[in-house]
Amino acid sequence: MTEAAISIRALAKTYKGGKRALDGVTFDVPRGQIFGLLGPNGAGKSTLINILSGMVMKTSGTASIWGFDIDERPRNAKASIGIVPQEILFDPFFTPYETLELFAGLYGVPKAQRKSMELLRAVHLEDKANAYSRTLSGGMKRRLLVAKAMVHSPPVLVLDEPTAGVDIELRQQLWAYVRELNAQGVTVVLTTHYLEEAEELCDRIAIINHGRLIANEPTRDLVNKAQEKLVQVTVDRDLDAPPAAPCFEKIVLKGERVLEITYSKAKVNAGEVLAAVSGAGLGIVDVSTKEADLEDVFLSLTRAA
Ligand SMILES: Nc1ncnc2c1ncn2[C@@H]1O[C@H](COP(=O)(O)OP(=O)(O)OP(=O)(O)O)[C@@H](O)[C@H]1O
Repeated sequence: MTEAAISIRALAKTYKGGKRALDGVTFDVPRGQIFGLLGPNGAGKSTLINILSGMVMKTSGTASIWGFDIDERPRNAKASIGIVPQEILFDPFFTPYETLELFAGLYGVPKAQRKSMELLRAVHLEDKANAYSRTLSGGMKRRLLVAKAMVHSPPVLVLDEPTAGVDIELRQQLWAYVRELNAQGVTVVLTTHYLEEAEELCDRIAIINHGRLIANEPTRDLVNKAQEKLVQVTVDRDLDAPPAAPCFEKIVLKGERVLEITYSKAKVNAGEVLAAVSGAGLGIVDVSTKEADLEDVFLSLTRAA
């Protein structure tokens, strides 16, 4: 078996003051994937990423990056990962080009092997190469952060909420670049609050909640787990109250003639649900269904936990 890109075992972190941010988390990020790390606010995602980057000391457990244990081989582990942090922090007096050169230098990348201009081109900042960083827009700064994380060509790139507060166009550009890097062989880990985005982009998704791992599966399997389905039925007369039937998990009158019915696809199918509506003496005028998505699964898992 090929070694994982990131391997985390029983990782725990208790902050001073007693807050247990990670409570024994174990999982692998397979090489070559785009891996989503999801969780509600305060779940422990940033703590986990900060342990990998060496900014937070873990309390117990182990972690390795590209086969290098973060305690035993910290330099190799750090050289194997690029991290795009949540917060934008730059020296305002350096230009984007200088910023990348400086960081490449810090990572010990020889001048001949640096690729500052290439990176600026990839994130569409070529024409800003020599502008002061402080004159860049928020979106440009974010793109520069991504380029900065790649100066030492790490095999693993971690993006911590990279598109929070970023407009749709820029988000699309960032994702296009992430996909491109992934196609070139870079393993990508991202945390995001945009479940739609994770669903579209990630091969596999892990969910943490209150410092514990509550899911870790291929995205499609996770989405298929949503057991509740929704069907909206327009009937042929005005109703004062919705009809009842054992196969409805929930039924809501949405308008005088529109019923929104939630049912469990493990127990019944749409035909039985519609038959129950007809059985209540109602004529069916129109039907639409909503496919469950990652948001449904996410909510049901985090609520259950
Ligand atoms: N330096 C710290 N000292 C004490 N508690 C902390 C510290 N950093 C984080 N915490 C707490 O640990 C828990 C996990 O925080 P963390 O930032 O890892 O969550 P997160 O999943 O990244 O959330 P978000 O999506 O809001 O960034 C939270 O309850 C937070 O308040």
